[in-house]
Amino acid sequence: MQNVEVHFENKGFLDNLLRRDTNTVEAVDNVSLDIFEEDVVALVGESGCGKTTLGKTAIGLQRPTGGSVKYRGQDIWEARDEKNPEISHEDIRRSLQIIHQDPGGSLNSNRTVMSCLSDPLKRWRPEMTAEERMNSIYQLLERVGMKPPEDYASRFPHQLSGGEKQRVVLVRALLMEPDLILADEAVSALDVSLRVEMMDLMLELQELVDTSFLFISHDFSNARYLAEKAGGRVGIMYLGKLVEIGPADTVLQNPRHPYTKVLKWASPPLDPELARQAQETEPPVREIDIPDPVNPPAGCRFHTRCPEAREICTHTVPELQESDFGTHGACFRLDDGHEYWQSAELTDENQSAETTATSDD
Ligand SMILES: Nc1ncnc2c1ncn2[C@@H]1O[C@H](COP(=O)(O)OP(=O)(O)OP(=O)(O)O)[C@@H](O)[C@H]1O
Repeated sequence: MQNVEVHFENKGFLDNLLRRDTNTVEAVDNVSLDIFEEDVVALVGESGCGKTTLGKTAIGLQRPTGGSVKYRGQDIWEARDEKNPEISHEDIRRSLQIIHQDPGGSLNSNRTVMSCLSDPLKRWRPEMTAEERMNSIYQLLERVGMKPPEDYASRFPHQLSGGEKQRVVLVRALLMEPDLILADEAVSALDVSLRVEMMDLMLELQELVDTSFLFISHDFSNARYLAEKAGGRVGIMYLGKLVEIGPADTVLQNPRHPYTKVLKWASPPLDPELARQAQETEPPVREIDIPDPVNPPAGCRFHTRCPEAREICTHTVPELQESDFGTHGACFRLDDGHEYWQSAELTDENQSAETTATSDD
């Protein structure tokens, strides 16, 4: 993804009728991200920061309003619109799969597991015989622990637990032999013990089918577990921007962006004593409220909440740059020679005057 931007114009029936101005939500703003083969990238951020929109854009389900999204060098949207693209849009769609948060909603309640799983195979792998289809389905069901597979294959979705439904959805994605699976809050609805099991399973199967994962979670601990275990990257999003990205363990041990420090503070360690100590410290943030994405703050979008913000942060947008730990962060503080260090510190008075300024100014 290169300089991807997704802006939604929210214009309702009444707005049209009364010729009122529309609200534009800047769900994703100028994000660039490469996902490699057998890669794992976990995107984390508060609700509404644009994770799902960015994920859907990555797999071609959301058309960006700016920038480009390429699959193996082929622009996804040009492939859809052009007559003879190098890689067909069909191939791209098959290679980029999704697992939703709500597995129940993505399985047809009137069809058996076998029927839910064989349909996409019939469409994408028409050369397979009925027997080959059945064998691959049984094999994968067994692989995700649904034994005996014949029993599970004949059940309807309501005869499965939440964890089992999520496994069926994972199998459905894997049957396509995808290059990338977008797992959007794929484990959030499961019990804590099942979450770890499901994440482990995803990583085990990753090796089997050589796929990559773009894992989305509002929960820092899940993202941390998955990305750390896979040796992948964690990307931190804030109000439509990617503010920090890098190897999971480095980002988590040495967060360089002030917002990553907030997320780390808000997700205490598993050790109850350390967790208690962490909760006794003040949150490293000035304002708890997240600004409105329709009217995001000018400059660095985090400046209204950032304890380190200076005057320059209120009007100049920091770009992602490499930190001394090899991660990338969008904060002036990563550059020792930046004019940020000469810029005036924000006091509560000038802060409240600045927060009225928006990116529309
Ligand atoms: N189709 C749409 N039309 C208008 N606004 C949208 C649309 N989809 C998302 N948005 C807005 O874009 C912003 C980002 O939404 P998105 O769902 O990507 O966030 P998120 O980080 O995935 O949130 P959550 O964790 O709650 O799912 C939100 O302000 C949301 O209201």
